[in-house]
Amino acid sequence: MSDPSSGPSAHRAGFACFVGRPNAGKSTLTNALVGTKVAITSTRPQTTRHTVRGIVHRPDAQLVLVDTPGLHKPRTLLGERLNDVVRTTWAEVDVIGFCLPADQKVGPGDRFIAKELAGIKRTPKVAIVTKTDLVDSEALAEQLIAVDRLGKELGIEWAEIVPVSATGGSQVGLLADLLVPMLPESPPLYPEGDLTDEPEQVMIAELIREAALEGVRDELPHSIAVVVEEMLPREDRPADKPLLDIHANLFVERSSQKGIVIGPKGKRLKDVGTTSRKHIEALLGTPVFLDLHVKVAKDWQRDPKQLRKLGF
Ligand SMILES: Nc1nc2c(ncn2[C@@H]2O[C@H](COP(=O)(O)OP(=O)(O)OP(=O)(O)O)[C@@H](O)[C@H]2O)c(=O)[nH]1
Repeated sequence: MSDPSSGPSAHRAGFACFVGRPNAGKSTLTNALVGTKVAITSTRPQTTRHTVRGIVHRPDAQLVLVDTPGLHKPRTLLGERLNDVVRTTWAEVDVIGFCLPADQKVGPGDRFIAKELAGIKRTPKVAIVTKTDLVDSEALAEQLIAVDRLGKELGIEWAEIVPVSATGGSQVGLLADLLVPMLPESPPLYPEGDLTDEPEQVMIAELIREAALEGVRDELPHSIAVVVEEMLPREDRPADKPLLDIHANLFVERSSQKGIVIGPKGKRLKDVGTTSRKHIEALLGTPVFLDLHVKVAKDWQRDPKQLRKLGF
C-alpha cells in the first residue's frame, strides 16, 4: 500500500460545492467541469432540486462536485427542506465555490448567501465570477473588486477570486487546478468513469422536469415534480437494436396546472417528451421510448407525506 501523504505529487480527492443565487451559473459550471450534462440547467431560477454530483477525474485528483439547490427565503415546507440540504452540504464539503455572475451587480441575494457563508469558518471559500463572456474587461475588473470588498466587509477570506465563463470554456481548467490543492490527500473515492452517483432514475426525472419547465409561466416551476415509475428493456428486440421503455409521471399541484403542462391538444407534453428523450438517450447511450403522464398531487409542496413519496 502506498502512503497517501507521500509528498506534493500525492493523489487528492474530495468534495466541492457551488453556491450562489438562482441563475448564477452553478449547474452550467458543474457541467463544464465534468464535461457532460449531469446537472440540470434552465433559464428559470431554482430548478436544481436534488444534490447532483458530477465527478472530475484527473491523474492527480478526483474532484466530486455537489450541486445544491439555491438558498432562498423559505415559503413552504419544501423551501425549508431545500435550505437544510444546502447548509448540511456546506458543512461537509472540502471547498465551497461562491458563484456571482459578472453581468449583475452584487446585490441583496448575494449578500444573503455570503452572510451564511461567513458563518462557516473551517471550509475554504473560492469566489467564482461567472459568465465573464457577457461583460467587457473593465466591467469584469469592477466586479472582481466588488467581490473582494464583499469578502472584507463580511469577514470572509476568499482563498481565491476566479473569473470563468462556463459556456465559453474560459478558465474552467484553471478553476479545477485551484480547487484540487484544497482537497485532502486521498485515493480516488469513486471508480474511474463514474460521472455522478445520482441514481439514473433521478437524473432522468430531472431531465424531464427541465424540459417541462422550459417556456411555462413563472408560477409553475415549484409545482412540478417528476417520478420515473418504471424502466424496462423492451422485449423481443434484437440485441443490436435495444429499446428502453421509460414510464414517468409529472405531478402538478392543481388541475388548472395540468392543462398548462399538457398544452393545447397535448402539444406541450409531446414537445417535453421529444426534448427530454433526446437528453435521456444521450445520457444512457440507448434508444428510449418515453411514456409521460401528468397527474395532480394536491398541494404536494406542503404535505410531508407527498414530499416523501416524490423523493424529497
Ligand atoms: N453567457 C453565459 N451564460 C451562462 C454561463 N453560465 C451559465 N449561463 C446561463 O445562465 C443561466 C443559468 O445557469 P444555471 O447553470 O442553470 O444556473 P444555476 O446557478 O445552476 O441556477 P439554479 O439551478 O436556478 O440555482 C442559463 O441560462 C445558462 O445558460 C456563462 O458562462 N456564460
